[in-house]
Amino acid sequence: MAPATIICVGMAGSGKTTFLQRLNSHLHTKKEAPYVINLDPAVLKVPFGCNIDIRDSVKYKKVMENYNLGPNGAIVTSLNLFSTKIDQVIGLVDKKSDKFKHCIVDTPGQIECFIWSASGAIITEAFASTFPTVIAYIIDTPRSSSPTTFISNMLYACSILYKTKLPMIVVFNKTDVRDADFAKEWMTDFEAFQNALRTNSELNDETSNGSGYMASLVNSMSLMLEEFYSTLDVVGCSAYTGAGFDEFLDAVDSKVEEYNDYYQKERERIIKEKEEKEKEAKQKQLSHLMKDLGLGKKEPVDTLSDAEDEDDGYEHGLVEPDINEPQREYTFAEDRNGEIDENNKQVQEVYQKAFEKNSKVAKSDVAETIANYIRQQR
Ligand SMILES: Nc1nc2c(ncn2[C@@H]2O[C@H](COP(=O)(O)OP(=O)(O)OP(=O)(O)O)[C@@H](O)[C@H]2O)c(=O)[nH]1
Repeated sequence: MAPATIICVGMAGSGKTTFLQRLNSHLHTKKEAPYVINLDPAVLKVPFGCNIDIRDSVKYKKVMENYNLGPNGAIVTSLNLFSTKIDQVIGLVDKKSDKFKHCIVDTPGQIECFIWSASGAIITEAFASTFPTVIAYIIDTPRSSSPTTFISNMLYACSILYKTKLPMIVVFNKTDVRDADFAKEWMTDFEAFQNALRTNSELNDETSNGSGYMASLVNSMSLMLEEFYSTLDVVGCSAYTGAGFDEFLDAVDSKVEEYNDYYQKERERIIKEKEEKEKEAKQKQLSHLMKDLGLGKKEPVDTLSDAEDEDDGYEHGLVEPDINEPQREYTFAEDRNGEIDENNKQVQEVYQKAFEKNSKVAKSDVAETIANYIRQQR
């Protein structure tokens, strides 16, 4: 069975690295050592052993110096450089894929550098098209206890889900500081969230009672997000104490199933649709080309030539064949047929048909067609 890839994303300081460190040791104690990848080029120390580390191939400080970039620009550029080798990375993971059940990936703290960059999309896409891939969105629970920060975090999660089109688990981390029950309740009970909005002191003074601008904006957003919540798995974890990690692994299993049943088919459908569109566009271009060459028309081809009125064949650049010259092959030799790919085959067929139509000769031998054409002109 293909290993599940868990891509860990989250706001800076939400605890991604600590979460992965705990997940790594949790899997080790279960004797299911994972394959670990670090994609954060700016991190100084990774507190766990990595199988692949972006810092081994891209030097973040050098990128800053060489390209004259600030911290975020250098992270994006480092990811861009790394993504050019992503097929090799996937190859390495694939080669060892029978030795582990999970591949865990840490991403840069600056979430936007990964999620909204071209390279981030290339990297996630590369994993998702090879392995069942799940996004773990890490949230700092104590910092999301106000309805506004909670909704901002949820909006971000929602945009990531629609951007990556991959199954997502929302992980409320740091439950040793604040339990995640309030967040789970807000996600399932609309009334509970409404109450929190009405009683929140940040959003209300004594008179407004939930009717202020911010409160009504948050209210509308929560309504909009209700449907999105139903697509998520929600888990409360503490990277410090290790609580909730078995529940997280169960959620990964259920999301992998979901990936296999729904997301994979949907991805295949999108890829197929894209390929068909490209094929159609190619075919259109080809018929335009044929039209430009005059090969698709019924009327005879107009040739622009200074020597149009001359009937002497020699003036048209025709020469007597050299009897000493070896006979040329005009079609591919049998053993070269395998080199023609499907597209070329189609192009060849279209040309062949156009040729036959033009010269009114049914035979497919191109050389003979040309000979007939010359005979007719004499
Ligand atoms: N109490 C508590 N603190 C935690 C937990 N997980 C992480 N932290 C703390 O949160 C802070 C940020 O943790 P990191 O793991 O560095 O977070 P990160 O998201 O990887 O950070 P960046 O990569 O810099 O964005 C650190 O001080 C951690 O010690 C947890 O479960 N409980």
